[in-house]
Amino acid sequence: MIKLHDLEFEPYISEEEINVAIDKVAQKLNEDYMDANPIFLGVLNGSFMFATEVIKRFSGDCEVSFVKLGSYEGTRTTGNVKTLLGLNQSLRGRKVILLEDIVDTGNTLEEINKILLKEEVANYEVATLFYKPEAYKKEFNIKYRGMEIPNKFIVGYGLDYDGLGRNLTQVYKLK
Ligand SMILES: O=P(O)(O)OC[C@H]1O[C@H](OP(=O)(O)OP(=O)(O)O)[C@H](O)[C@@H]1O
Ligand code: HPA
Repeated sequence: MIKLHDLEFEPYISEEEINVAIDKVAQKLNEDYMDANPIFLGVLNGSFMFATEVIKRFSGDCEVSFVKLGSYEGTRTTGNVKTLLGLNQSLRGRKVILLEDIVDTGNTLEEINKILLKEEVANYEVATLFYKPEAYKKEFNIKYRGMEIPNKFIVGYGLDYDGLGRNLTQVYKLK
């Protein structure tokens, strides 16, 4: 058990399970994008560990870029997704793979959809390490899913509770 700020968390998903999930996603991305020179677009802060591991496993040519969006306070979304750092390069005509640590309500994804629609990308797909099907309320298809999890608040492997827990190499759930 660990304590972050005022809350206790218990071990939930091991490093081994996370690595299996990342291997699965990376293998599919290699199959689908090997000769496509895609741009991996990571969503900061949470995706930094997942993005690193996926990109390390990709064998074709690719480019890497990041945006930074935020909407969570404590264990809940405010519903107000703020773009804290936007795109710094044109994605026009490119094949984009969005890298997320987690798709929960889908609010963040909806905001990124708006950004990418304006960019006139050739196409884009989402690759996420964790996906909460019970919480996801949006239409956009999430093609690459590492692991489906119940609607519980988790920390570790990039995910935080009010800034803490991102450095944990396994995932914990709220006790
Ligand atoms: O599907 P949603 O309900 O929108 O949740 C998913 C988003 O929430 C987290 O980001 P957060 O806003 O906490 O910012 P952070 O990545 O800096 O922690 C996570 O990294 C996703 O981007
Ligand atoms: O379960 C979660 N944990 C941490 N951050 C999050 N952002 C969306 N869902 C989560």
